[in-house]
Amino acid sequence: MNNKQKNKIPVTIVTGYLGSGKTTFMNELLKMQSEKKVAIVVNDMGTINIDAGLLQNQSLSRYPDMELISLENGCICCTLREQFMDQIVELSMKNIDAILVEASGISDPVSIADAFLAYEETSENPNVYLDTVITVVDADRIYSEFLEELSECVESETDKQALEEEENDPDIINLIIDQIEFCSMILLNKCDLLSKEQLAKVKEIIQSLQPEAKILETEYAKVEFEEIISHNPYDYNKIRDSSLINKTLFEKNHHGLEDHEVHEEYGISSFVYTERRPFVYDKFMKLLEENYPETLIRAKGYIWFEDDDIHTHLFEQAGRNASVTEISNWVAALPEEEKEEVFANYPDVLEDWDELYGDRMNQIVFIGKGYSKDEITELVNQCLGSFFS
Ligand SMILES: Nc1nc2c(ncn2[C@@H]2O[C@H](COP(=O)(O)OP(=O)(O)OP(=O)(O)O)[C@@H](O)[C@H]2O)c(=O)[nH]1
Repeated sequence: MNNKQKNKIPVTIVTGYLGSGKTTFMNELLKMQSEKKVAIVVNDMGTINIDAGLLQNQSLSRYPDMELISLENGCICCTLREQFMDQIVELSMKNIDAILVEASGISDPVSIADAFLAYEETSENPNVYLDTVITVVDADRIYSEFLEELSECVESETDKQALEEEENDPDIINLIIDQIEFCSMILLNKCDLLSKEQLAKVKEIIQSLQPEAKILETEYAKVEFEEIISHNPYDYNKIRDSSLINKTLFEKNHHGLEDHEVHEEYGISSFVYTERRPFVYDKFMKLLEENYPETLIRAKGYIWFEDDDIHTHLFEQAGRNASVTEISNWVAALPEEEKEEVFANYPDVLEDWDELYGDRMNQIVFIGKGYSKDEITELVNQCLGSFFS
């Protein structure tokens, strides 16, 4: 244990998409209440997560002294951020062994960790520290989203219904992946639904997305208390830099635009596609809808469309879902004065600056298994506008 952490209360943040087993996990943790004094903070989105109430009823009837705080009608990663930190500070004054925070299923773990680390930095002598960010992952879902043989998976009727309702929402899979990319521990739950071989494939995918995360395989989220407390502070920079997406982008930035090396880990490889010429919107959407290679697990990047010189678009794909969203303006499209301001504040922008196009370019990280980089590049090149080719 780091000396600075000695005698401080570890805080564990539990994330995981709806239905992954977070409530089951929290109930498991409640059973440990007799050995350890654990305070629990539950973020209830109101209409989305009704389990907080259930947890409260069960816990208070069994452990009347337990600290259980419910933060409702908002998300602790944004609207309830301040209240959340106030609660943590209040709990840190009490005689407890650990604080566990169940984030809502749609929380962004990075923002929660941000809030926490900002508090640690600005407080003189905080009595708490962020120990672990745990993501509860539905192993069965990862298998069916990213690997074939879907029919062999056993799903409960509730899960099936939830999956059908969500099928058209690409943001969900992106969120699941984000939650994996930024956590320090994975509770790989619902292992009972997969065979050993299927489980090994799921682990490969998770390890390649975030190699630093410790993976605990569970059925009905059964774990020992000591397993989930690392007694070391969550290392934000290490976790961020070790995610495959960031590692690949970092290497590209490090070696310049011309470097298109394939980065390989656990049989899963990634590369950065970089192209100065813009895409034709319809051609790119057609590729996503009709011709997207199944060998690609994940992609993320910035897109320039031929008929829009103003806006940067974010392209994200995870499993069978893909989305293209307008996110900001190209710096090159800003009025001269604002442009100068950006250059002064972010000189890095100038490193890849092109005389003709400025910062406009297509830059996508592709992650997959068993694909051919040349074929993917060729496929994506077909979306380029003919005017420029
Ligand atoms: N087969 C199987 N089912 C599980 C396991 N863990 C949880 N479940 C079931 O999965 C469903 C969802 O579990 P929850 O614990 O409610 O999931 P959650 O993440 O809290 O879901 P939300 O409350 O919607 O956020 C329930 O029907 C659980 O009984 C597991 O390891 N194996």
